[in-house]
Parts: sequence; structure tokens; C-alpha cells
Amino acid sequence: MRLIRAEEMVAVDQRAINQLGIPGAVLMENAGRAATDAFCAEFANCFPGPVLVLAGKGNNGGDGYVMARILADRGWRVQTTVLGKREDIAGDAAVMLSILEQLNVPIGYVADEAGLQFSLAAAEAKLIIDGLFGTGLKSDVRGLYATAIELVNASPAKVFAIDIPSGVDGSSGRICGMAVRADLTVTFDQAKIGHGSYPGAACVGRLEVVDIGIPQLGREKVTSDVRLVDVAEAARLLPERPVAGHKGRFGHLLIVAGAPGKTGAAALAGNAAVRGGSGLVTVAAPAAVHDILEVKLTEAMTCPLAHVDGFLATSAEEQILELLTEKQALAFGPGVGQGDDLRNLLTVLLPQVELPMVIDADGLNLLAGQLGILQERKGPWPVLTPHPGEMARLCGLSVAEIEAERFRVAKGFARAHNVVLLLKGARTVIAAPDGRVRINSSGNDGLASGGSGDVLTGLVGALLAQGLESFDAAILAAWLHGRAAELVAAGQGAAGMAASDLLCQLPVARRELSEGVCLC
Ligand SMILES: NC(=O)C1=CN([C@@H]2O[C@H](COP(=O)(O)OP(=O)(O)OC[C@H]3O[C@@H](n4cnc5c(N)ncnc54)[C@H](O)[C@@H]3O)[C@@H](O)[C@H]2O)[C@@H](O)CC1
Ligand SMILES: [K+]
Repeated sequence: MRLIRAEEMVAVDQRAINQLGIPGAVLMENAGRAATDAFCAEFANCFPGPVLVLAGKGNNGGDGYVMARILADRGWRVQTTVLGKREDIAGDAAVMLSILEQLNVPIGYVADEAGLQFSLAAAEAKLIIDGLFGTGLKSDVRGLYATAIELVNASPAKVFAIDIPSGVDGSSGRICGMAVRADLTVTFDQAKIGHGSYPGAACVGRLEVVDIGIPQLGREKVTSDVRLVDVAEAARLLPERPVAGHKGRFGHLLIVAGAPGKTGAAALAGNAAVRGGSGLVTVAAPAAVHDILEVKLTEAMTCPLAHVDGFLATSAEEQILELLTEKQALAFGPGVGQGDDLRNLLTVLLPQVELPMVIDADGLNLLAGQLGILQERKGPWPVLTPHPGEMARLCGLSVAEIEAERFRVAKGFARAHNVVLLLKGARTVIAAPDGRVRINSSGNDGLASGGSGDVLTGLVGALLAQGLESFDAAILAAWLHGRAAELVAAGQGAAGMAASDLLCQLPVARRELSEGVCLC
């Protein structure tokens, strides 16, 4: 599903109004009517309410007045509370408000917290319609509006958000101070980035996109290339798999991984690459832990590398370059540890590797502080797969800052450093240097456990080895990884999921895509 910026939606509305001549009030009427239909379908068992419409001073409130009017007409008990004065309401919203004023629907205006609290308590609403802010939110929410959002979230009423939960930045998913937590959000014409990207996406509840009568012509200048990846989008990325193909046809991945105490990371990445469909997999690890990996790994081959005290030595460079001569892709980082030797190894290796590659875990920590070497690379965009902690070390922001702005941070970093950036977490964000962004919609909290990142690294590497471009490999890997977690959870639950539980479900997740069936 395509996701657009709030500003793009405003421009679409403006073109429809100014160039096509569709009156704004017509769009508002259509929006309010479509939202009301969705509301009635969802909350039929709560009829006749009471329903409280909370309206801000803008057009989001205007949609709320339309809803209040139509709901009242359909027999619902509706009260409208406006956060502002009557004279603050202008334009199309004022048109809708003046129609509402002539009907038998109570309308109250509140200017302070006492009035607001009284109004909410008196409404005894079973359902609240949030018409405080839509795409016009300009800055963090404070004062009376912040109190209103707090009261809505504390109320036992079901919450319906008009366009977007108030407080969510439609262009990024940032929470602007605080945001309404909705059960159902109905948005107009097209979904916005804030509906798909965390943390805002967590406030949306179920999302419905409704038509408000804007012709295709009015939308043609939308340029964002941001999408929420669903099963259909993931399926389109599957690499070809000819039935007569042999193991050489499906790529050979080299994984450089492992150190004392971290052989599990290397083994998980190796096994994930096998389950990810790579024809051959070689795991190259410090010679000190090589024998352990020989035992842990069956299908993947292993290769010992030069080491210092068990950790990869800078002198492993030549061995790695030699190993890469017959490989299609490189995965670097799971469990390699840190230290000057390793940092030097990555520094000398990176400019020389022209193959597709993915860097994860300690590989990312080694990159921190020397991101300039990414620019020296000649091959396709490398894939970096940080979790927020690793991202913090990479870009110098705090984890909280990254989590607040997941979309913008990933997009900006990919562009600045010429990499495909896969920012892990709920709704993993995948960004390319050319501005394309994908937000993954599969997965669950079972993935929040040690080793699941190593599985993802092996999977990205396997898809690179099978010939997918960096951006596509990262998107498909995120989907399969998340879907495998859903399949595991369907059987045993998400809490207590081990990263190795994912492995056998990776081919199942892939089969779902290739056969177009849901296997749980
Ligand atoms: N023709 C159109 O443009 C259409 C717009 N529609 C609705 O209109 C909405 C956008 O309307 P608006 O552009 O009027 O914007 P909003 O209604 O989202 O909010 C604008 C109002 O909030 C105030 N405001 C912004 N940030 C604030 C903050 N942090 N604290 C306090 N006040 C703040 C502004 O000063 C303004 O009064 C959409 O989300 C949608 O619901 C729909 O009716 C469809 C047609
Ligand atoms: K809203």
C-alpha cells in the first residue's frame, strides 16, 4: 500500500479544489459521509451511543461536524464539543458547523481544562470521534489539546479517529508530544506515512482508506515512493527459482562471523542462509572457534580464518578476498566482536569488496565513527541492518530520538551514506539512497530476542546471493523473517520464541508467497 506525506495530501486537496474546481465543502461532505458509514459499520452494536465529537479549529473538526449531523440524522445520540470559540471556526468547517447549529445536536465550546473535563464527563460517551487535528498539525500538542488527548486515552470509550489520530505526524509517524490512541482510523483518499510508520502506527488501530471523490488527475503529482509492504508486495520480489536449477544457480554466500562466546550468531546466520534458499553457504570464522562451527553447522561449509586471541585478525583480509572469488555475496558481522584489529579489517576490506553485501551486528559497531569508508565502496549499495541501539552508535543520536523518528532517521541515513538501511523494530523501515522507503508489516514481539538479528542477516545474504538487488533483498528478508515469526507464534506463541525456531518456518513463509496461500 502506498503511503504519502501529509503535505502531499494537502496539495492533492488543493489541486482538486483550485484546478479541478471541486468545492472544498463537497470534499468535506464526502469525507464526513464516508467516515460516518465506516463508523456505523464498525460500531453498530453500540447504537445509539452516546457519541461525543471532539472538534479542533480546523477542517478535521469540519469533518467531525459532518459526522455529527449524519449520525444524529441516523438516530445516534450525539454531542459536539469544540476546543475553541465559535468565531475561531472558519471556511468549510464554519459552513458545516452552521448547518449543525440549526439541528437538534448539542454543541459546546470549551476554552479551559475545567470546561473540557466537565464536557467529557457530562457526555458519558460510549464512543468518541477524534476531530482535533488531521493533516494540519504543525507542532507538538500542548495545553488544552494535550489535556483533551489525555482524557480521550483515559476514557473507556471506543475511539474513532478522523483522518489520523490527533497528535500523530502524518508525514513521519512521529508522536507530537502525545497522540490519541484510536480503535479505528478512517483516512481520506490515500494512506499517509504516519499510518504505517511507528510509533504513530501504534495509535491507528484498524485503518480504512475511503474515497472522497478526488479524481486520479488530481493525484498525479504525488512523488513519494513509500510503501507499506504486505503479502502481495513481498511476493513480487521473490527471486526466480527454475525447477531444473542446481545449487550453483542459487548463489554461494560467504558469511564472516563468530568469535569466542558468539559461535551461535555465526551458526544462526549460516543456517538462516541455507533456509533462505542460498545454493551454497560458507561460514568463515576465526580458526579458534572453527571446530565448534564444524559441529554446529551441517549444510553450511566452514572455513578457518586468521585470528588474534580468538577474534579475527586484520591479516584475515587476504583469506576473505580469496574466499570471495567464487561467491555471489558477503554477510559480515554476526558475533565477530570488536577491537582495533577487527576495525582495521573492515576498513581495508570494505573498499575492495564489490559484491553485494550485508553488514550487521558487530560489523555495524566497527563501522561507527568511520562511515566515510562506505563512500569508497564500488559495488552495489551495501545493506546495513541495525537495531535502534546499533543505529544510535552509527549516527550519534539517542535510541529515544531514533525511535521517535524511525522513518526520517532511516531515510536520511540511507541517503547520506549511500546504503540500504534496514532499521529493525516494530514495523522495520527499509530505506534506499534514492529516497524509496518500505515499511514492513509482518512480525511480532517474538523477534525481540537474541539471535533473531543473525537470522535476518543470513537471510538478507542468501537473497543477495540469489541475485536480488540490495533494496529488494532487504525488503523480502524483513517480510519473510517477520512472517516466520508469525508462523512460529501461531503454533507456540510469541513469548519464549527462540531465534532458531524461525529457521524451519522461513521456507514455509516463502512458500506462502510463491503459492499465494496462507499456511496458518
Ligand atoms: N479540502 C480539504 O483540504 C479537505 C480536508 N479534510 C480534512 O481537513 C483536515 C486538514 O484540515 P486543516 O488543514 O484545517 O488542519 P487540521 O484540522 O488538522 O488542524 C488545523 C488547526 O489546528 C491548529 N493547529 C495546528 N497545530 C497545532 C498545535 N500543535 N496545537 C494547537 N493547534 C494547532 C491550526 O492552527 C488550525 O487551527 C484533514 O486532516 C481532513 O480531516 C477533509 O475534509 C477532506 C477535504
Ligand atoms: K483526528
